[in-house]
Amino acid sequence: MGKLLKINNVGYTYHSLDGETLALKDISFHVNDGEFLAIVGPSGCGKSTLLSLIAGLITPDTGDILIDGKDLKSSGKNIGYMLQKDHLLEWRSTQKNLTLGLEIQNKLTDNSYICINEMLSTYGLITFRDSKPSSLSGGMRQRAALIRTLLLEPDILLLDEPFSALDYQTRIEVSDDIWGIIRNEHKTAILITHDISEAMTTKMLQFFRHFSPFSDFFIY
Ligand SMILES: Nc1ncnc2c1ncn2[C@@H]1O[C@H](COP(=O)(O)OP(=O)(O)OP(=O)(O)O)[C@@H](O)[C@H]1O
Repeated sequence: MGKLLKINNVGYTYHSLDGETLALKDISFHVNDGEFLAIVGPSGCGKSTLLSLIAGLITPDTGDILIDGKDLKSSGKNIGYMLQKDHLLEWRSTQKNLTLGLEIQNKLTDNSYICINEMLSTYGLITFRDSKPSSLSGGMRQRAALIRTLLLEPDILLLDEPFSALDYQTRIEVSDDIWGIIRNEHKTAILITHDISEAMTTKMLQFFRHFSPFSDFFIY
């Protein structure tokens, strides 16, 4: 497994009218191709900031982020971002929610529909293809949101506490599902959570990586 993502001595500070907030300082780690990394830390330790940096939504003040040895923007790699809320649109069917990202990127083709139908079948949503999101269970909604993200063929998948809105029992079931889907689709993924049990129940922990000297978060 090669090193797909390298974070080298990254730091980031927010500037606002109230002053400066140091969110990340001197963070370094790497993620291998096909690896699943879980980052666990308390609220406010900088997890979301880290994902925003990897997604290219903000740029680091110090250090650099390399994908396949290249700068994030010139790497040509796709980053998928799955947020805490599924953000499924109630006025669109499940299928039409899945096509949304492709539509926005002008990539929706006849082939996309074949692919969508296959994924809906594989992941137990085919009978809900024309249903509105409100008729899906919490777990189904998360699966639909993940499929929507995967259809954009991300090279790296970022998951921001994807199970936090679910009750404990559903979370265990859904995390197993999501883990299965990511493995099945051979994705490299980074999950952030404040809840170590979320990382543990997903069975996503492959091995302990290191404790960040910066502050509060553990990287597994
Ligand atoms: N837009 C912003 N402007 C100013 N400070 C911010 C901004 N966003 C985050 N921060 C601060 O940066 C620090 C890191 O925040 P961040 O959201 O990355 O942490 P987090 O670990 O993801 O927390 P949570 O789990 O609560 O989302 C916190 O002190 C937070 O208050």
